[in-house]
Amino acid sequence: MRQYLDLMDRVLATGSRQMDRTGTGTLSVFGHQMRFDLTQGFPVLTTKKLHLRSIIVELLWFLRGDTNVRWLQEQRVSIWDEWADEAGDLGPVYGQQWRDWVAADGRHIDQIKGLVDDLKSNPASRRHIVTAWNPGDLHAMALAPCHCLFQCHVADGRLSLQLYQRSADIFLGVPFNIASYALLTHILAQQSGLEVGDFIWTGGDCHLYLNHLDQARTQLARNPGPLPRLEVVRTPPSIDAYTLEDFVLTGYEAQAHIKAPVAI
Ligand SMILES: Nc1nc(=O)c2c([nH]1)NC[C@@H]1CN(c3ccc(C(=O)N[C@@H](CCC(=O)O)C(=O)O)cc3)CN21
Ligand SMILES: O=c1ccn([C@H]2C[C@H](O)[C@@H](COP(=O)(O)O)O2)c(=O)[nH]1
Repeated sequence: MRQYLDLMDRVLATGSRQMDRTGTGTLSVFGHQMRFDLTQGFPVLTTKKLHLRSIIVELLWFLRGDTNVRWLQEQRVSIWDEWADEAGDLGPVYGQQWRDWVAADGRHIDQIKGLVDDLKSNPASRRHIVTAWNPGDLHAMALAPCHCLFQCHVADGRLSLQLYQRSADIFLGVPFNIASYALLTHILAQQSGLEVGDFIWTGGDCHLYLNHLDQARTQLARNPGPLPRLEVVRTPPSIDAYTLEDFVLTGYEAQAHIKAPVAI
């Protein structure tokens, strides 16, 4: 994950000091891209132990079309708790927009099912896009989508995926986002009968919160190790049928976890 350390290094060396919505303050650069060849291993940090279970469960929660934290909490994942209301609701966030976008004419659009159908029937299409950025719904969301749009691309029997992330918390959010979309690429490829290709991460406002700078330097002083491999041990009948047990990560050897406070 040299690519990730390079991003951290770039922000520490050249980032502008900015005040932000949370009142924490950041060092920030605008515009950055990283490419991960998924045939060469699964892109999860080795310079800090990541909790892959939280990442898998969060992705399955998006795919369920769920926008309430109760199901996450039942699986002992608490990463969305700070943003939920008393009923556990987050408003029409990712799950709703991915699986049940309500169009102006009243139609309900399942973008994920549409994507899998189109990958199978028209792989060469240049329109394999899923967007969570629904301007008409932003006011009702607990947090505007950060990973707001992705596009898939098929070439030589391989599925590649590019994500546009408008706002990127490099220390806490980005490691989750990279692993999550790499996982989604594996799932989409399996459901479409394709091999995996590249995952490309494109970031807008890429920032390190000022209370993450020491943690970032600690991580930069560590040497990255070889990437683990992801095995999807079963081929579920549809994109709706995946469970936590379907994913096995082999050879994940990471250095000690580094704690950091999340900006709310
Ligand atoms: N400031 C901020 N950064 C984010 O990354 C972020 C938000 N807000 N708001 C919404 C979601 C929630 N996400 C989060 C929230 C918390 C952690 C976090 O605390 N991670 C810990 C371990 C948590 C666990 O696995 O239980 C870590 O050390 O990675 C990660 C992503 C990503 N998003
Ligand atoms: O998946 C996610 C979700 C959120 N983030 C980060 C990026 C920002 O630090 C905050 C969102 O604040 P905004 O003021 O709405 O930009 O959360 C992330 O990195 N990844």
